[in-house]
Amino acid sequence: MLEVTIDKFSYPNASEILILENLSFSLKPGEHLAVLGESGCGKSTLLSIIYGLFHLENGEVKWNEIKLLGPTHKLIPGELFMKMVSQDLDIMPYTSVAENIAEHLNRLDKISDNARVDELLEVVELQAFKNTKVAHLSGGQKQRVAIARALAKKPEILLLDEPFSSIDSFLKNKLRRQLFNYLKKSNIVCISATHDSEEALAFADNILLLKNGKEEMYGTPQHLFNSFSTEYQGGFFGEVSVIEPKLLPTSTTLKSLYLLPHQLKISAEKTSLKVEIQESFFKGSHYLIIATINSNTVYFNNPNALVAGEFVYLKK
Ligand SMILES: Nc1ncnc2c1ncn2[C@@H]1O[C@H](COP(=O)(O)OP(=O)(O)OP(=O)(O)O)[C@@H](O)[C@H]1O
Repeated sequence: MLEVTIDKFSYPNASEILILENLSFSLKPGEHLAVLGESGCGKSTLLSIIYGLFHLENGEVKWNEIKLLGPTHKLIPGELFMKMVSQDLDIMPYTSVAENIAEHLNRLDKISDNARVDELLEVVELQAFKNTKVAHLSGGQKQRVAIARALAKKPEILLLDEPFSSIDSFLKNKLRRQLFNYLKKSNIVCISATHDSEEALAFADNILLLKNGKEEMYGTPQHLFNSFSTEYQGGFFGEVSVIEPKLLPTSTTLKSLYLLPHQLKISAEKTSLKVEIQESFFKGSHYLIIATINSNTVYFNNPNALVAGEFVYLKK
């Protein structure tokens, strides 16, 4: 089990600024935690601390009940059983994709090494590029080589910092399914830092939502999606309408309601939520409608585009 406790962390060159505070979570083999949060909230810092790149004075990282020694105790930071794929890709540009992966294998048995390279190429969908020089690959293909390299020696923990940022959305979905299934099947603990809530919702067992280095929400994807209660929290899942409770029949005691576009629809009867249509955006399966009430913006989904300037009534 991986256990992470960070009471507080500041970078040594800016010790007066707290970057992370009061974080505590654990992961069993095969579990996947997605760390979600706005730019600069501390996602990469958290991964780097777990990996052992920064000394953690106030807190600890334990793997199977043994405290991991940080960089002050180790000549080369990091642990053999843990790999991190960050935005600075650890790849060798002037050798082939297969060589890049094989470099991390034992290299005692050519046949089994070759089979392992093929297995990993399949996970990251790079079979066709096995003998291509890495320097000749696109940014997204290089990211996939870095993931395969990190997996080569079967780590027990894999840390992924925005691993799919350069990969097009068609391939991204397939790749994410393959990679996260592979990690689960291989009992590898995974922590991924991402801005992409779709990825966190679909593939993580738990999500840690950070704000200014602190835990904003923690729980299963279903829990986060169904119980957010601020604009920041909801904003990771879509456009948020902030609505006064008196405009909708509800039992909430909150000062405002925070609703995603799929939670509002047009009502054939009059309601207190009468909005003026501003714009319609085609989203493929529906239109996202932007409307206003007084000076507040309201977002809802509708099967058709609506005419700007018209008024409609909305309900939950
Ligand atoms: N080496 C460093 N020294 C001092 N401050 C740093 C250092 N690295 C990062 N920071 C600061 O720590 C904070 C958190 O940065 P971090 O990179 O962890 O955020 P992030 O959530 O991963 O952001 P992004 O999503 O943009 O990658 C930021 O305010 C950043 O400026």
